[in-house]
Amino acid sequence: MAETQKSNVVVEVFEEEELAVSLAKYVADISNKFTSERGAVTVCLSGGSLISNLRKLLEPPYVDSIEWSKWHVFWLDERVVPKTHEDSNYKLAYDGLLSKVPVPSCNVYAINDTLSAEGAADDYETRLRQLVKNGIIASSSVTGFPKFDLMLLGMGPDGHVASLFPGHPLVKENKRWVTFIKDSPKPPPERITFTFPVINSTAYAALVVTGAAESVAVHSALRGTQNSPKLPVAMVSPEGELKWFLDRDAASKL
Ligand SMILES: O=C1O[C@H](COP(=O)(O)O)[C@@H](O)[C@H](O)[C@H]1O
Repeated sequence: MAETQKSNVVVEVFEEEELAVSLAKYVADISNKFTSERGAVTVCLSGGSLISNLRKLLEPPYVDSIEWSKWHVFWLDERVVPKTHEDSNYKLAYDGLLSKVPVPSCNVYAINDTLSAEGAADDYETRLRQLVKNGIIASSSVTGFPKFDLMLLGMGPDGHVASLFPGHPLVKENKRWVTFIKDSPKPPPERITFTFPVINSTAYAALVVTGAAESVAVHSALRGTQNSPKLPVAMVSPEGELKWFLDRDAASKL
């Protein structure tokens, strides 16, 4: 079942295995579009359940059709822990995806895990600015913020995306590209995160949401009235296209 909301937003509901196949096809198609058009594709990953939902990328025909050597991989958010730590979004993606495909290690932009939260956010933003100057990351002519080719977002049951949590002042940050949080309601408390102006400058965004625990936030984001408080997930409104990938449980309250 597919449903179109605003002209650039599509909501689709899948059976579990079907979701993973459709997501792999979506990622492969966008990857092929950008690698043939500009010789590179910038892909931003989240942590959490997203990585296992990307599992079909590791299987034919997707694994063979993608030009992995042209991937540049970033994180929408990261926990301020060593890269070997169980809470690290880098480790999750490395173990579940990146160690199994030939993305050059120099194209994998993990955070500097020797720095404080403030330092790591500053350092990541400085590296992004350099990559925009070098033309690896595009720049939005509309917003002036970096325009990544593809962002793959998950959502927590409270409606958070990246490390932007409901009611937290960081959701209003409109100058920084990357910022930090030291009081994340979900452990671990120290994280860095892309801000909404960066998220909303992307060319393509996928919101991949599975499980009944997420159904209330999904309903609020897609059916909420103007009077209901806006969850972070409802603030995802990219310049480009947004596609929701929902399983039946996550869509059960729609
Ligand atoms: O803490 C985080 O949570 C969200 C959602 O995770 P999920 O397991 O409910 O899908 C994730 O997107 C984010 O990257 C992560 O740091």
